[in-house]
Parts: sequence; C-alpha cells; structure tokens
Amino acid sequence: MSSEISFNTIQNLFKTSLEKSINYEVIKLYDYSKFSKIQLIGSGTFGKVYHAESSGLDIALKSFDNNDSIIVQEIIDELKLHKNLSIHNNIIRFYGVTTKEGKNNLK
Ligand SMILES: Nc1ncnc2c1ncn2[C@@H]1O[C@H](COP(=O)(O)OP(=O)(O)OP(=O)(O)O)[C@@H](O)[C@H]1O
Repeated sequence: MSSEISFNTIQNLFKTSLEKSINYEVIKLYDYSKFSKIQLIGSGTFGKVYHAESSGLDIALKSFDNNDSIIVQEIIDELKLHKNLSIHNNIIRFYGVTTKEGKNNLK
C-alpha cells in the first residue's frame, strides 16, 4: 500500500476542515440570498471581490475561483491570522462565509 496521500485527499481534508469550522460555528455561514446589490469592485490573485449590501451594511464579498488544496489552505491560514487580530478601525472585520452552492457543497 502506498504511503503517499493523493492531491484529492489533501483537498478534501481542507474542505472538511472548513466545513467543520462552519458546522461548529467557529466560522459563520451566511445565506447567499441575504446579499443584494452585488457589484464587482476588483480582482486579485485568487478571485474577484464584490461590493454587496446585507442588513443595511456595506460589505466586501471575496470570491475564490480555484479550490485547489494550496488556496484552500491559504484561506484557512488567513482566517486564523485574522481571528487573532485585535479589533481596530483600520482592520476589516471578517463576518463569515457564504456559498452559492448550499451548505453541503462549498465551492
Ligand atoms: N474589503 C475591501 N473593501 C473594498 N475593496 C476591496 C476589499 N477587499 C478587496 N478589495 C478590492 O478588490 C481588489 C482585490 O482584492 P484582493 O484582496 O483579492 O487582492 P489584492 O489584495 O489586491 O491582491 P492579492 O490577491 O495579490 O493579495 C483590491 O485591490 C481592492 O480594489
């Protein structure tokens, strides 16, 4: 039996990790239908960024075009870093995640 872990196994582990954080409510999952007036405002290395409104708030929705294991790991690392930062006016607040695909199919 090979001791190598396949790319798909790693990818699934990271997806599972993100899904677990959502299921244990460490990360809040928002219903995509709660966002309105969605407009493209920019794009970066990993995907597009949209302005949206929700419950009277202006928010940035950051999308990720590619779900490969490295990118998913980078997202998780960034969320962990963000969680450890103190609240400050010059640091954006992370509210949670959303998906167009539904809770059981993060994309
Ligand atoms: N919270 C935000 N509020 C307003 N605009 C934003 C916000 N986040 C990103 N943007 C806009 O979207 C663009 C892309 O942002 P993103 O974070 O994806 O990439 P980046 O930080 O510019 O570059 P890289 O992907 O290389 O780190 C930004 O340059 C900015 O114009």
